[in-house]
Formats: sequence, C-alpha cells, structure tokens
Amino acid sequence: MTLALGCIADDYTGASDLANTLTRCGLRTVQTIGIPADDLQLPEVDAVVVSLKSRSIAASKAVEKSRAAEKWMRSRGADHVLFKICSTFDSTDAGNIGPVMDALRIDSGDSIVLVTPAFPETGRTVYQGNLFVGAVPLNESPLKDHPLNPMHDSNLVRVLARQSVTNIGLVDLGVVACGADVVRTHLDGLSENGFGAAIIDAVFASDLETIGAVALGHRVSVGASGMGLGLARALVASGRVKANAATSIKDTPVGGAAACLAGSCSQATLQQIARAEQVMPVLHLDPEQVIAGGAEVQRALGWAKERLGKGPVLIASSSTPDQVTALQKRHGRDAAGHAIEQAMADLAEGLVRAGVQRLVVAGGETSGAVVDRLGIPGFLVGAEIAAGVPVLRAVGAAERQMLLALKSGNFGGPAFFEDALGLMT
Ligand SMILES: Nc1ncnc2c1ncn2[C@@H]1O[C@H](COP(=O)(O)OP(=O)(O)O)[C@@H](O)[C@H]1O
Ligand SMILES: O=C(O)[C@@H](O)C(=O)COP(=O)(O)O
Repeated sequence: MTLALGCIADDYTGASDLANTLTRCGLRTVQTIGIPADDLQLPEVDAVVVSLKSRSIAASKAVEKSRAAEKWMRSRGADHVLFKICSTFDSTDAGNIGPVMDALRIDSGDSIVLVTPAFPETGRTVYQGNLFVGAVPLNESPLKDHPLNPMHDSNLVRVLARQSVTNIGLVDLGVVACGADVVRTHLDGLSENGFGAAIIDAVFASDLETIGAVALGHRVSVGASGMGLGLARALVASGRVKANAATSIKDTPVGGAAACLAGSCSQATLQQIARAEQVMPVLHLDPEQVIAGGAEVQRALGWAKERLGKGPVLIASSSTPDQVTALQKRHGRDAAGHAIEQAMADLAEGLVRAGVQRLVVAGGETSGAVVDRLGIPGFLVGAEIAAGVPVLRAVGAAERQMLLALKSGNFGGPAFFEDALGLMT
C-alpha cells in the first residue's frame, strides 16, 4: 500500500468526519483505530485516517502518539500528513493542537505549517483569523459551554500562539482570493520573518481548494475536514489519485438490534435527544448515580434488554450546561467526564452482548471510549447521514458484522438519530 495522504485525527468522530469527506472527494479511504496492526487486512486505499483519542490527554502523550502515527504513514509512502483537529478548534491553552503541530513540523522539516479549521459545509468559517460557528464567533457559540474544553476566544492566531512555541501568522481572505501563487509568496514572507505556522482564512469551498493546492506542496498541514477537502481535490487535480476512485462500502444489510448512546452535552445533541423521544424509548441516566458505581449501568442495560426486541432504544447521560457545571464542581471535570465515558463503554459492551449490531454514538470522547471497548480496529465509510457523519462498517472485528455512526456532538439535524438508523439497515 502506498499512501497518497496520511491523516492523524485527534478523536474518533473527527476521524470519521474526515474519512467521509475524503471518500466523497474520490479518495479510497479507511479509518483505523490507532496505528493498524501489521496483520489487519486493509483494502487498497489512497488515504488512511488514524484515529487517536488525543484531544484531551496530556500534551506530551498527544505528541508521542501523533509522532508514532506520522512515522507509520511516512513509512507507507505518505508525502503529506494532515493533523485533523476539530472544526471548532477544541483545545485548551495547555494544548494539544500547538504541541502536536510543533512536533510534526520539526519532524517534517517544513518551515511553515498552514492551519485552518474551516469547514463551510457545517457552518465553520474563518475570517481575519476569527472562527465563526454559523453566524456567531466561536466564543459566543455553544462551544463556550463544552464540558472538557470550553472555547472563550475566537481569534485563532491568539489561541494557537498560546499553545505553540513558534510565532503564528495570518493569511487573510484577501490573499487567499488572489490564488495559490500569491498565498505561496505570502507564506514565504511569513517564514522569512520567523513565523512557523499561519492561520489561513476560508469562507467558501473554493478557498479550501486554493489552500489544498498550496498545502500539498508542504509535508504537514493542520485542519478540519475542509482542509481534507482541499487536499483531496488537489490530489485528484494533480493526477496523483484517480478521480472517482472511491468505492462506497457494500450495502449488504447487517440486521440485528439497534441502539443509540449519547454522551455529548452539546446543544445540537440535546435537541436531537428531545426529538428522538417522539419515536423511540429514551432512558436518561442519572450522572450522579453513574459516578457512584456500576448499578446505574446495570439498571440501564436491564431497561434496554426489555425493549431491544421491539426496536431501537437510546440511552443518554447528556445534561444541560448548568447541570454539567454542577456535577463537575462536585467531582472535578476530568473525573466526571472519564467516569461517564467508561459507563458508556460498559453500556456498549453490554448492548453488543445482548445482540446490538447497529450502534449510534453521539460525542467524540464518548465514541472513543465505546470503540476502544468494543475492540474495533477500523472502519470503511458508507452512506452520509449528515454533513460530517457517515455510516461506518467495522472491519477486522472477529465475531459479528457491525454498523456504527460516530456523531460529533455538534453535527446533524434535529432528527439525526432517526436519520442514522434509517440508513443503518
Ligand atoms: N451529564 C454530564 N455531566 C458532565 N459531563 C458529562 C455528562 N454527560 C457526558 N459528560 C462528559 O462530557 C464529555 C462530552 O464530550 P464528547 O463525548 O467529546 O462530546 P462532544 O462531541 O459534544 O464534544 C465526555 O467526557 C462525557 O463523558
Ligand atoms: O471537525 C469537527 O467538528 C468534527 O469532526 C470533530 O472533530 C468532532 O469532535 P466532537 O465534537 O468532540 O465529536
């Protein structure tokens, strides 16, 4: 296998979002969980997205894991490696975007790295270095209340400068609009003046194409699915990847019982859960009881097993921002998050034992905990449920066939859970 593009994603939902974009742009793509084992049977692909659960761990660990993934990709022929971050730049001042970017830049020998989380299809645009989520700046969006990494500054030049050892420049939309050659000249100027990375504005898909064409001339880039789109289109345009080479996974039905787990507390997920209550049984976990011990998981599994024969069920830990803050005050942010993620993993394991073969998971960290527990080594991309969320078919898992959907907390329309199950047959 010779890779045209290697990608390192800092969470599993983000990885499936990127794998979806690359597939839709014509790249044969596989999503792996961590660096694939040598004996994992993978199809011939143009791109591999290695999923890490590295967004909220210590920066030094995130760097170590990302470097190992980069090394693996380079050894498989990847000239360019994309570090896939969240389109809402989810991170804290302690990292992990800056430290990983710095390490990959040094390893690659690049003098300057292009960075953009823009993904216009999902309403993420960057103008003058400021990230907008729909019509509002990042710091006014629901991301200001994220349970693990609340975002309070929409100026990404400032945000990244707090995380990185290098100076962070800006390539503004006026420069991007002048085309790839002007962007290259601007980057040369920044690099000569000691800038090791630059936030680049993007509002339209055409901006991403310009950015992709420039980024492909470098060894490393940092961005969300929009950067993936730009790189994929540039690869196809350059003839390095055959257009329309992507093959969607076979739609052979998997059958079996279906269930949904929600650990995301985003506004979008809370609305989707409320909507799901109209069409399927929904159990709201008591987060306090979840942290207290295993009885709440057992209660939820008993509840689900009584209903799974009749149709899909949804189990949610999700709470409103006020409730999340109150719980975190009592137990600590990381401890509360970790305990709930592990409970979600216990639930997923129990549900699969009870015959679930179609599983929808809402939340990035939550998906990471669930997929790790299920021991799934990788996924092929199927139909698109919503922008950034594909149906995934597990590969390399021994016993039963499984379909999953790993939904970023913020993605999907109000009827997401129904939409997903409708495509996961
Ligand atoms: N009721 C709750 N109170 C506090 N934290 C919660 C609650 N429910 C879930 N969590 C935690 O919030 C975090 C949500 O993050 P994640 O799953 O990545 O969702 P998103 O995709 O919205 O970012 C996880 O660590 C999860 O365990
Ligand atoms: O880029 C995005 O917004 C997503 O692909 C993503 O990374 C999702 O992260 P979570 O919201 O934590 O699921």
